Amino acid sequence: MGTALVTGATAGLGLEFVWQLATARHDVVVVARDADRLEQLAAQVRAAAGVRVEVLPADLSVPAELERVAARLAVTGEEAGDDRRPVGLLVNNAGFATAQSFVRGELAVELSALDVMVRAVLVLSHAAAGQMTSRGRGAILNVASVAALTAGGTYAAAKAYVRSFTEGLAVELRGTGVTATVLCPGFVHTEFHDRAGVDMTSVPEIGWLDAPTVVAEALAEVRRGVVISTPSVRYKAASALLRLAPRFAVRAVGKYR
Ligand SMILES: NC(=O)C1=CN([C@@H]2O[C@H](COP(=O)(O)OP(=O)(O)OC[C@H]3O[C@@H](n4cnc5c(N)ncnc54)[C@H](OP(=O)(O)O)[C@@H]3O)[C@@H](O)[C@H]2O)C=CC1
Ligand SMILES: N[C@@H](C=O)C(=O)O
Repeated sequence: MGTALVTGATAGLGLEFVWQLATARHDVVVVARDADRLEQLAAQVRAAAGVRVEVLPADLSVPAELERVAARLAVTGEEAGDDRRPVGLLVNNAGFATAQSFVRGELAVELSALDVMVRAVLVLSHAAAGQMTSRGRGAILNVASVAALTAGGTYAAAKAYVRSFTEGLAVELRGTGVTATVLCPGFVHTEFHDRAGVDMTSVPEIGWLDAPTVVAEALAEVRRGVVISTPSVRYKAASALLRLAPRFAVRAVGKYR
């Protein structure tokens, strides 16, 4: 039990995190841009799971809105006149595919990818780690991707940052009672590819993971204090190959998709 804050809670993996956490009796703070969708989710979760749900709409690419989420994470539960409970699990999940050529694409999209998938992860991890270490318990789960090991433009570079950053955070947090885990899935059936307008019809079903399994495995790994969580045997094998292969071979494959 305790309170979990999930970014990117309106769809895909984030939505699944919210449901699995709520049914395990966690209160949840749900963050995303679409306020209507968040309110609808909150009503459903309250009715079905009977837990507290706080709705915190925020565009994580906007510094002032990101700050509001960081301020929520900083709550320790000891502030006078504030009955909000401290967050014991942060899931930094929000993200999107850039799905464009870096050279010919829009610079604003590349910068927004960095803001949402790098800057927000850093800022929110900082706020959460400070509060959690002061209480001597908590967990941070950052969602990267198997793409972190590929040569796939700004998206892959952002995920490589998340993977490396989380490993470093896990080292720094040793002995504090707080853990850091990075989740590195392969393709998962969510809204991710449709939102980006990416045609994935050439990827066979064997290449796909489903959100309930990915999330259940990730939460189990968080409970065990695992640092790098790669769901499924096939993506564990693919990741091992990507780590062992010479980089020229990885580059030769080109973009991850
Ligand atoms: N699906 C896949 O194949 C894989 C996904 N991942 C990673 O998993 C994570 C979740 O993606 P997935 O569930 O698949 O994608 P979805 O498109 O299904 O969900 C993305 C979520 O992120 C939120 N979001 C996007 N941009 C912002 C923003 N600027 N501010 C706040 N919230 C935002 C969206 O909500 P809203 O629009 O309401 O803001 C939505 O809730 C991402 O980090 C992604 O990179 C990793 C590997 C594979
Ligand atoms: N694995 C996905 C996201 O990271 C993708 O690249 O489509």
